[in-house]
This record gives sequence, C-alpha cells and structure tokens, in this order.
Amino acid sequence: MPKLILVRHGQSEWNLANRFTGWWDVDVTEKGVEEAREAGRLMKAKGVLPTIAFTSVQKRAIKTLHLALEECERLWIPETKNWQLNERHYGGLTGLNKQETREKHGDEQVQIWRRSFDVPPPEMPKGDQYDPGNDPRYDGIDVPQTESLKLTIERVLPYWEGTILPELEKGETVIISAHGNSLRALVKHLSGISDEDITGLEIPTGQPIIYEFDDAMQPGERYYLKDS
Ligand SMILES: O=C(O)[C@H](O)COP(=O)(O)O
Repeated sequence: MPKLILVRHGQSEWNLANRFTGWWDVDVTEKGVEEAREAGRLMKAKGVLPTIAFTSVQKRAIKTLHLALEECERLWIPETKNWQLNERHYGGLTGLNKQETREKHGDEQVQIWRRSFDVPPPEMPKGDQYDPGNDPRYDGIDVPQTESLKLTIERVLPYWEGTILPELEKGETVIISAHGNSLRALVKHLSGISDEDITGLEIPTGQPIIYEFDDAMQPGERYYLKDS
C-alpha cells in the first residue's frame, strides 16, 4: 500500500520568537534540529522508510527533511524542492510578533488572519524588508503579497495532483517536509475537512503524519506515526 509521510519542519527561530514567518526564510532552532532527527529515528524504528522526497524552497523544511533522512539512512533518495510547498505567505504581518499583534488588533482579528479559510492577512507592501520578491529562488514566479488558506490550497493542490500523487501511484513511499499551512491545505483535501472545521486543525512541528492509500488511491484515516 503506498504511504505518504507528512512532516512539518522542526521548531524555527521565528516559531520560538513568536513572529509571523510565512515566506521569510528562517532557520530551525536547536530544538527544531532535535525534533527533525527524532522524526527520522521514529521512521527508522517503525520501518516507514521514504523512497522519494518533496519539500519547499525554505530552509526550515529542507533542513528538517535532511536531518530526518539522515537518521533513517535515506539521504540518498531523490528529492525535489518546489515553492508550491512553501508556507502560506503572511503578507504584511510577516516579521511581526504574534502576541503584540493580538494586543494591537485583538484576539479575534488575529485568529481570523491565522486560521480563517479565506480571509487573507493584509498585503505586504512591495519592497517591504521581508518581501522575497527579488530572491533568485523565485525568478519567474509571481510572488504573492499575501495568502489565505484558500489561496494556499490553490497552489499546493496542482503540485500535489500533478507531481506528487503520480509517485504514490507508482508505489513509492513519499515524504513531504513542509509547513503548518501548506500541510493544512493538503490534509484538508486528503481528509475531506470542511472550510469551517479546518479552522480548528493544527499541525505540530516534527511529528510525522501518515496516510495509507488503497488500490483506488483513496487515502485512509490519517494517523501520527508515533501512535502506530
Ligand atoms: O508562518 C508562520 O508564522 C508559522 O509557520 C505558522 O504560523 P500560524 O500558526 O500562525 O499559521
């Protein structure tokens, strides 16, 4: 049965500092490194070993992938990086402290920006200090100025359907190392979660989530590898 492993990057520097991150390219912390390694040790212990890997173009996800693969002795597998697996773009909130933003705009507004299905955060002004628009990794890409979960889904799903799903159909064990909201986008699709209920779904850092696909390529119930 083809298996899909989803892992959110280990704790990042801005997870620790409680800052909105989005497309800003922060590193993992020491704790994040350990979370990533632990994910790899768990995959090894459970015998769930990826044969092909996908990740974003952001170093917290790339490093998490490599650390996990190193621990389960799978650094050699083919790996593809694509911006469509990036974190949701946090617009003008990028770089701000989440608690200070709550104090300024109220808990309810911040919760809407963070978890509503289709309300995007305010746009990031062009040329903002956190605007990745001129970064060579985004050459030829229309970098968004903000993204809701809905907009994130609109660029994650074509990549899932066009590039990742065909690998599962071949029988590969696929690992995707990505981000809280690009993974929420995928889980919403795979688990058929409604626009309302997706607001309550959180994806923890460094915890492999598994989907097993049947012969008709229908995903079963997702579960945490640690609970299997
Ligand atoms: O981009 C970020 O700030 C985090 O990775 C995810 O943030 P969230 O939990 O506010 O969606």
